[in-house]
Order: sequence, then C-alpha cells, then structure tokens
Amino acid sequence: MAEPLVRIDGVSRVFGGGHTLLRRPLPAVHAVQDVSLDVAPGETLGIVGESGCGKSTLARMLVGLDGPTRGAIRLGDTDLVAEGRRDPAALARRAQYVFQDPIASLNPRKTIRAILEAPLGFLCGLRGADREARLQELMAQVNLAPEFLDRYPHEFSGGQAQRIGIARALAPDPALVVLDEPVSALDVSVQAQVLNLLDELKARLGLTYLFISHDLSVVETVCDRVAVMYFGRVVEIGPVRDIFARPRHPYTRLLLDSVPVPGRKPGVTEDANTELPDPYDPPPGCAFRARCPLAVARCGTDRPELDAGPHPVACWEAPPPQ
Ligand SMILES: Nc1ncnc2c1ncn2[C@@H]1O[C@H](COP(=O)(O)OP(=O)(O)OP(=O)(O)O)[C@@H](O)[C@H]1O
Repeated sequence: MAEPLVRIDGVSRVFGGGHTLLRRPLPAVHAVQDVSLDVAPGETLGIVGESGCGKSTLARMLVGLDGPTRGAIRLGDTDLVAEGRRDPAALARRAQYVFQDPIASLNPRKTIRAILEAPLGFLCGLRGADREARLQELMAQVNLAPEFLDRYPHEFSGGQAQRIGIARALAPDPALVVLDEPVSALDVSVQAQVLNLLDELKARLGLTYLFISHDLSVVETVCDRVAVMYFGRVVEIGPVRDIFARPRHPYTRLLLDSVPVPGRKPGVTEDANTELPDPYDPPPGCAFRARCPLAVARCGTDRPELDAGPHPVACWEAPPPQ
C-alpha cells in the first residue's frame, strides 16, 4: 500500500464513565475499541456494521468532531487530534464530513450562497470575485445550476440537497472526505446519481473517502476495501472483492446473508439472538459469540485479535485466508 493518508492507531472512544461526587462509578459506553487501520491516498474505505457498532463515532474522530479517549490518528504527517485542538480550521481544510440527512444538515434560514460562502471565507480566506468564481466552480462540480445559489434548502429535493452538502464539503479542497451514509436517505433512483457524482469527483479531485454504510450493495459498488465493525471493534478488513466473495468472519457472513436476494429466504432474521451485547456491560471474550454458529469455549474467555495478511479477521475459528 502507498504511504497512508490516514493512520488510525489503537483508537478507543468511551462515552460517560468516571465517578459521581460520592465516588460511585458512572456507566461507560465503549463506542470504539482499540481500532487500528490505514487509508491509502485515493482509496475508498468502507465501514460497515449494524446500528450502534461505532461507525459514526470513528468517522467523527477523523474530522475532529470528536476526540479519541485513547490512541492516535494521523492525517498525512500531522497528528490529527493535536491539530484539531490547536487549529480546527487547518484540520477542516484537509478533512470534511458529508452527513446522512442532507436537508437537516443545511441551515434552513440561509441561502445556498451563504452556506457555501461561509467555508470559502472562513477556511479559505476567499473574498469578492475570487469567492464568487469558486462558488460557481463548486456548483458546476456538483452539477447544479448557478441560479440555485439564491434558494433555500427546503426548495431542494433530497438528491439536490446532498449535492449542496457535497459542495460544502469540497469548498476547502480537502484531501479526505468522510461520507456518513451519504445516500441512505435518498430514493434509490437518486442514490445512483449521487454515487456516480462522488465517483467522478474522487477521480477528478484526487480525493480519499471513508464511506460509512449499512447498505452492502452500495459498499460493494463504491469501495476498494471494507472494514467490518462489530460492537466497537474491527472484526474483518480486506479488499472489497475478498470480503464479498470469501468472508472470513461469521459476522460478515451473517451480514451478507441478510442482504435481500429475490427468491432466497433471508438467513439472519431467523437468528433469535440478533441484538448487540449491552454496551454498558461488554461481555468477556468475543462479543459476537452469543450469535455465532462457530463459537467454541475459548470465545467466551479470550478475545481474538485481527490476524495478519491482506484480509485479516478477528476470530478463533475463521477459515485461513485463501
Ligand atoms: N455522545 C454519546 N454519548 C453516549 N453514548 C454515545 C454517544 N455517541 C454514541 N454513543 C454510543 O456509542 C455507540 C456507538 O454509536 P455510533 O453512533 O458510533 O454507532 P453507529 O454504528 O454509527 O450507529 P448508527 O448506524 O445507528 O449511526 C452506541 O452504543 C451509541 O449509543
């Protein structure tokens, strides 16, 4: 792999915890636990897993919207966490976020012009004719007519609003764009247009994407590699083709089996125990074992770590890589 653009090293994020004034322990949620992964420049890394597994928490840390409790994140050769504290604008010029709900993520009282001018002025120091030229360029990049600049978010369809969200993210010309379920709120027909646009922009502008989704068919289409998260941890990571053709973790297999295929009975919904473990009381050993068809005694006591190679998995019973 080329020198990584992003290096996540042993990152954990705990919410809550600590003690009351009377020294009673407060409950803590271990949202992200000891995650290490790299993202190469120009790569699209998908993060998949069911609701509550820590995808958004991890993503938010990559743009400084949240900070790790432990571990380090590097963006190029800078310490992202330190940079986010020292100079949030410098971090925002390099890493941007596209939110799931496009209309809710745009200020309803501002025109699109005002929404896009803010980062161009504040982050890029553009004024006057230079700012206007960049505004026009951003609108062209997301295939929206310049007349739309003077409209308000509620006047847009979901797909158009997401184009504005993408234009706002591109405004400071970032290297990394975190896409948090960017098409899941859109109609299926519009999803394809937005995904094509993201693909074109990535090629044209040399972007790197972290793509969060629970829609595996979208992930299969757009991602180069995929990290599968379960209960705050990465349990499998590898090239998208390997993950889909030869999943090694039983949880990944369960996710793939749950994708609706016409004429096939879903495999997972018959699994009675489909709840994640209690995040306030994580079980010892492997967090997946209560749902796992391969579980053995050791899984209840020893937590498996990711093994080595281009397609690592954290499972005592996983088949060897092929
Ligand atoms: N600010 C917070 N305070 C307390 N707990 C939180 C906070 N943010 C997230 N959590 C908890 O951390 C865990 C991971 O949440 P996160 O939103 O990262 O998961 P997710 O995989 O992105 O889920 P979804 O797909 O539903 O957005 C969950 O148990 C969630 O309830």
